[in-house]
Amino acid sequence: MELHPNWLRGAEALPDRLAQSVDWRAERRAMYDRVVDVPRLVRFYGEGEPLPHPLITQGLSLLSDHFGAELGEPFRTVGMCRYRDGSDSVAWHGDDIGRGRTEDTMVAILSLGTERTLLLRPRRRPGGAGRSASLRFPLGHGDLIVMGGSCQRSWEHCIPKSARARGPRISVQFRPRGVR
Ligand SMILES: O=C(O)CCC(=O)C(=O)O
Ligand SMILES: [Fe+2]
Repeated sequence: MELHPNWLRGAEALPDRLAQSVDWRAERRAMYDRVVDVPRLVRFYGEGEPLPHPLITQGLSLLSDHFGAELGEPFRTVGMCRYRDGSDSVAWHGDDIGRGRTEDTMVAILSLGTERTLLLRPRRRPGGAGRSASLRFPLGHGDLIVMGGSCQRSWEHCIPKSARARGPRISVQFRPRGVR
């Protein structure tokens, strides 16, 4: 895990720009016997799909240049989440749909707008010891967090609800092919 505070400098207008220009999608999912709203808006850009802002396109290529050697391949997809306020969140999970379940991989997340905290904790193995404390990473505007190696299959992460966060946050996730 690597944290790069202020990886993107300035670009104060970017979160608003993205909030307005992206065709955000509200998703719903089955939970027990009900269908509930996913508590955030999302948009996923597959490989080769035009990205919504030149800074995102630039970010994808800069990150590929910088981490490509370690990763062994470029970042190819861009996922975005919009947390409208502190009541939006993402539950504990690993990005382990696809190759991340079995292979080492890398996911880089650029945080824009209001600061929110990302929590990381080791996954519990069946019969394993009790929960260890989670690690807290407050992510402010322009901060980049990079989760590499076995992080997606041996750890899980979440963005908890926050009573303090009033403004919106957008996260931009850069991932290699086949990781979600
Ligand atoms: O918003 C974030 O920083 C995390 C998003 C996330 O974990 C995901 O989309 O897989
Ligand atoms: Fe994730």
